[in-house]
Amino acid sequence: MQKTKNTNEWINWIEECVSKEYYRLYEQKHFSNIQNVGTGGFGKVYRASWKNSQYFALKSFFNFDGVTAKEIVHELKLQRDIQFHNNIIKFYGIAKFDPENQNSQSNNYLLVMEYAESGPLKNYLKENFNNLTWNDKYNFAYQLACAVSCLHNEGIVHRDLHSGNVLVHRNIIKLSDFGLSKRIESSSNTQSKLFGIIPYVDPNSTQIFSLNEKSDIYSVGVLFWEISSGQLPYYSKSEQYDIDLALEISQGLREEPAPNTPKDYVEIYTECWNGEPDKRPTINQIVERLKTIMTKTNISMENDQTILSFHSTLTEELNFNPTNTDTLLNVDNSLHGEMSQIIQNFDKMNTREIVPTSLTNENEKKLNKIVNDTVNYTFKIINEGKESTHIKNNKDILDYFDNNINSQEIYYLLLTNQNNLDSIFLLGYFNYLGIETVEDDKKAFDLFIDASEQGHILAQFYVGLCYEIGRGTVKDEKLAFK
Ligand SMILES: Nc1ncnc2c1ncn2[C@@H]1O[C@H](COP(=O)(O)OP(=O)(O)OP(=O)(O)O)[C@@H](O)[C@H]1O
Repeated sequence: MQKTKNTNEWINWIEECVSKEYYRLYEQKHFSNIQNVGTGGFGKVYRASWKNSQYFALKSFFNFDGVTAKEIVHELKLQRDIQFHNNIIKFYGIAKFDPENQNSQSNNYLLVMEYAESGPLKNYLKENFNNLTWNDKYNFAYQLACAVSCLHNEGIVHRDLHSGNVLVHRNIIKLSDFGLSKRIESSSNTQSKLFGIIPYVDPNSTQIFSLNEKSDIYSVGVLFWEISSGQLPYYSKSEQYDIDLALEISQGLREEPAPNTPKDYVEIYTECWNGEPDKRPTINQIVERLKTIMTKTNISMENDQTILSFHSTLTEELNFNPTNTDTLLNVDNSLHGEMSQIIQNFDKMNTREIVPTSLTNENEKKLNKIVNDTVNYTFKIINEGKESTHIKNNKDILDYFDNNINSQEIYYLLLTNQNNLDSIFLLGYFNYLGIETVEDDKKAFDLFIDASEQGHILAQFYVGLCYEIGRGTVKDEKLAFK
């Protein structure tokens, strides 16, 4: 009786979210070519073509009882908070059908998510390791660290980090599966029901039955080793992972560095899997250390190209002219074609129905340039003091768009292409000022935090501003000037 009541409660929650358009309900009729690509603890995952244009991942659940419904709600809530990170699988909405029996009426919910076409990291490494350079390996490690940093900064512990949950899409890391994730405060000192995969589980936590941020760091260390070696940890063809292995790990067993691994990199993962959790670095320290190594060795950061160009603009004081129409003129018809199609589609859609748009590589570069120029312009007007720290209106930025590119176009492109720090910042800025959308301080603050944690200077300025005036977050003078 109680069980049914709980199930209904969760279902009502989901239904209400859909009816209020917090989550989009995807219609079954637009899905085709559905194929099972994996099975997890709670259900199966399918790849499905949507409107014959792109693939989505559909996550199903074995039994739709109270536990599963709670699991879905839990995952939806977590996904809601971490929507905008490029290294985290995006959640798009919900569908309601049975992928294995499409003619039957089904009350089962499916989660509609971003599809990672290269699948789990462990498969990717198996197939591609020999072609990877240290540049690629560093980038994978860096992107993974950025994803975990996004979670930890949101107060979320993943608790199940292993190379089956870390996915790869077009050489970009996409962290998935928050089934086990918990808010930091609610997970500390609570007993974990699942140990996960032995080599990745913090040996300390298996002793005290708790998994916390430091346990994630332990798993990150093992994953870094895996990225550097291309091997599964403690892998032996003839043996399966067992409790003896867990015991040996808890007594100090660790993998040997793979040949030719840079010393700095070995140091990072060795610290991560230190038996004493307090001696492990935080995820933000790891991000910083990787960034330093990558900058020193001239490795370009896939996530971070905007920071470099942003710095160069500042230091060289480029003659950036806001009324210069170069940016727009350089955007050839193909991008305009894609844009106008997107806009047409948007006109028919509610913004909740937005789906990611795959721009061609070249057009993605052009979009990045527009976004980058816009951010530089914003920086410039702030530097000139045109915009007071307590911004009241968005006239300057709108003037800029009028001369260059329609703000509606850029807003829609931003929504669907959150692929670099400037895009994340700018989407935050649109939400902050209410350009092409209603003012949403919380969303703006979250986006600023996201970009600022990854080193975006202007985002850091706005995070400080939000703390100073208490927009999208609680007022905090200390954090404002940090
Ligand atoms: N978004 C996705 N894109 C592509 N493949 C995916 C995606 N999500 C999951 N998969 C595939 O489906 C498999 C099962 O995923 P799922 O998240 O259900 O479970 P799991 O993480 O393997 O296990 P558990 O839920 O028990 O931790 C993954 O190992 C992966 O191969």
